Amino acid sequence: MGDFELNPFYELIIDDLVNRKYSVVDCFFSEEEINLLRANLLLKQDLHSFKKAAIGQASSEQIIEEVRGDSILWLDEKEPDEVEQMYFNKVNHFLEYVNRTCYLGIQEGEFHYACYPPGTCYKRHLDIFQSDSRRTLSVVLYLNDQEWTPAYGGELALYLQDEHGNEREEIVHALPGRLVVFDSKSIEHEVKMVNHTRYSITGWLKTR
Ligand SMILES: O=C(O)CCC(=O)C(=O)O
Ligand SMILES: [Fe+2]
Repeated sequence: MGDFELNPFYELIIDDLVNRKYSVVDCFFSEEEINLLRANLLLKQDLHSFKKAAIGQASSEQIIEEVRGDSILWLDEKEPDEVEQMYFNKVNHFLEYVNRTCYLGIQEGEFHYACYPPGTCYKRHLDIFQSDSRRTLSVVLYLNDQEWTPAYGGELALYLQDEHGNEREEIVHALPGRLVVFDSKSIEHEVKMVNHTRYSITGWLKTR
C-alpha cells in the first residue's frame, strides 16, 4: 500500500458503515465550506431552474409530488465551479480511501442539489432502481442555514433492523453541515414533511 496513511476520521465513518450500514458526521466540511456550498446552491437556483424530481428511472419516470416533493439540479462533475470542485475533491478523497480499505469497487458518483419547499416530503424508498443496481453508498449533505431547528421538520428517517429482526426508525435532523452516508442497497429511508425550505446535496457512489 506504499504511501497509505491511516485516516482516523474516515476510519470512524467506515466502522459505522461496516457495523450498522450508516454513518452521521457533522464536521466533514467546515462551516465556511458549508456556507459557500449553500450560497452556490442559491445562486444556481436563480440561474438554472431546478426541476421537479421524478421517481423511477428513464421511461418509467413519474412526477408524483405527494411521494417526492423536492426540486433538483444535477451537478456536472466535468465542469464544476470552484465551490463544487472543493466538494468533489473532499468526496473523492474519501472515496479513494474507501476503495483502498474496503474494496467496494466504486468507480463514479452522481450528485444533485435538492430543495424541499415547505409542505413536501419524500416517502419511504430505497435508492436503487430495478434496472440499475450500481448505487452502493448514498451520501447526503445538508446545506440548511445555521438557524435550522428540528422544529422545521424534514428529518431523514432511516429504517433499520435490530438484532431481533424488528424494525426501528433512526431519526436524523437535517442540521447544516451534517453528512449522512448509508448503504444504498439495503437501507429504506424517508424525508419527513418539511415546514421550512430544506437544502442539500445528495450523491450516490456507484460501481460500474
Ligand atoms: O435528503 C435526504 O435526507 C434524503 C434524500 C433522499 O432520500 C433521496 O434523494 O433519495
Ligand atoms: Fe433516497
